[in-house]
Amino acid sequence: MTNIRSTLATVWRIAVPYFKSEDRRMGRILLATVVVIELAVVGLAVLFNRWNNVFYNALQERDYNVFAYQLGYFCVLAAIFIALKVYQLYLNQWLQIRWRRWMTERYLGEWLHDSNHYQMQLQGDAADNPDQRIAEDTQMFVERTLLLGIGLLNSVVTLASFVVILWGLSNEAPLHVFGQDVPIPGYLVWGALIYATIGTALTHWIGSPLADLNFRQQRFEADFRFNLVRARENSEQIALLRGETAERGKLSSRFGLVADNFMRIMSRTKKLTAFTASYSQASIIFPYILVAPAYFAQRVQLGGLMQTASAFNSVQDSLSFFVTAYRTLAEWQSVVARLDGFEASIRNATAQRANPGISRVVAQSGDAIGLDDLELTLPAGQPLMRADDFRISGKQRTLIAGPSGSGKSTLFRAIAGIWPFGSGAIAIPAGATIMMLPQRPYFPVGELHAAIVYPSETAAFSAAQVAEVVKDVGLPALADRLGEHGHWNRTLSLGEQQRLGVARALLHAPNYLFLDEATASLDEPSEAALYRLLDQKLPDTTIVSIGHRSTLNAFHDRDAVLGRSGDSFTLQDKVRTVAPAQS
Ligand SMILES: Nc1ncnc2c1ncn2[C@@H]1O[C@H](COP(=O)(O)OP(=O)(O)OP(=O)(O)O)[C@@H](O)[C@H]1O
Repeated sequence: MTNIRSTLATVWRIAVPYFKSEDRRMGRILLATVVVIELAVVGLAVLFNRWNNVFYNALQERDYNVFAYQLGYFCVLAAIFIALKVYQLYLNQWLQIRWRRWMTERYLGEWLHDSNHYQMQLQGDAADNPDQRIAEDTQMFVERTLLLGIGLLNSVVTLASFVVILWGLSNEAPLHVFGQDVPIPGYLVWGALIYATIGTALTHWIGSPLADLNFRQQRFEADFRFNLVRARENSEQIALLRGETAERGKLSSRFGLVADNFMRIMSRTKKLTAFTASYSQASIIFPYILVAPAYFAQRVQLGGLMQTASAFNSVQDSLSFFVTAYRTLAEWQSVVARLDGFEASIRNATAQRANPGISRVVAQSGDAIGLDDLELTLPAGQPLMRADDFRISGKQRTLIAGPSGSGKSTLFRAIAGIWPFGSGAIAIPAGATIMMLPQRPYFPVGELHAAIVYPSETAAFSAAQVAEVVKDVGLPALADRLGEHGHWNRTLSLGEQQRLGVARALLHAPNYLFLDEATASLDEPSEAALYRLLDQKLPDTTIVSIGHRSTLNAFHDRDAVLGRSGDSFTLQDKVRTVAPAQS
């Protein structure tokens, strides 16, 4: 019960914002129309039920005129019913797509707000596969919520209408046992109630593990898909390493989890279907068993019997809403749990960013980035590196070295403001622009021009400007292909990608440029040429590099090193033994 209540509270929290959003007018109109149509459908069902009485009586009495009239009447009701059903579905789908669009936009906005997406990854697997949350779960949530909500409404209204009818019919056709009338007011209603309660309780008992199994199924499916995508993205590496067998083993074992869980779902669904199918078959004859004695005792006519059976089925159907919707409910519960987890993970990431261990402050004076009493830790809290009273100033070019894993890249992440774990302060000059160039620059799939100027809009730089920097970085052949579409991370060599990374930096001309082994795939003369180019084109930019080659010394006038001290590393200046060579 608490479970159902907390699921409903979560559904409310996830669903309501749309109906208060800027699209609320249309959303509410569509929802209201769908609800009104549903009520009209129930109204029609009541008319159909009455029709049963008159129609079957006409048949029993061989009254052709009434029979013909009732056929015509049926056609009118059926035509209205068809029109209502068609528009109900159409408007329901219209509401679904508007609602889903709004939710998708909202999730995309929150997931891609600042570095939320990265923070969520750092938090662990609380929000595994956000792509599945945004693409699949929102679709399922909207669809299932409407399906179940409208279904529930139908059941409640049907129940209310038919309970009244069934109560009246109970009086017309009293319970007849062994030739005696047994005066139980509304016995047909009680019969339906007991029947449906037993059915619901048994369904819940048999089907309750399904919610959890479905939740896991979605997760295993998503993991399997994710690993397939990873294999596709790294296909070259896998081919070069002859990793196909390993990859196949890994994928097979992931699919093994999918299949094993599916077998459990199958076995549970089999039991549930055996029960629900028997239950619904039994419901067809159950009302006849209740009313037949009265019919054979001639206390009720055929029309009354047929109307009772149909009313009983309607009441029983609506009371058994839970039985028939169980599978959908179980899936819906998993979708709600996943979206809830996703929203919680976004909230955590936002809170984490709002209260980072490391404070990013505006530098009080000068144009230096300052690291004060800074300690970076790993997500689990182990100390990683320290830096205190360390300034990166002016037009200085600083080269940072240190052993692998000493926290060089993490220091860059902290300066960029995306690494929240640790303490101390990073002071950034007011209005300073910072750009990070990693070893593997990211290029969105699409036009080369757009890929180079990313994350700016294509129009921010003219084709001539882009062509010029592309030539400057030594890729004249690409300057003619700016309009070409491609998956540049896959088709260009790493060295070419690094040259384009530098081209991107030249276009954006940041105040601070951090190069994390951003030229490490190039040969030394090419690397030297790129550094000379940066010097020449970005004379006012402060450059900080991470690199291991001694030849980089020539392009930097300050050396810093992350040296081991105790259980972590400390960033310190290193005195040069050889003066920097002239570039
Ligand atoms: N998201 C993360 N979760 C847990 N540990 C992490 C995470 N990111 C980095 N680390 C750990 O932090 C340590 C420092 O990583 P970092 O990438 O900063 O090293 P680095 O000095 O740049 O190394 P290299 O010279 O090899 O590039 C490593 O031991 C790494 O495993």
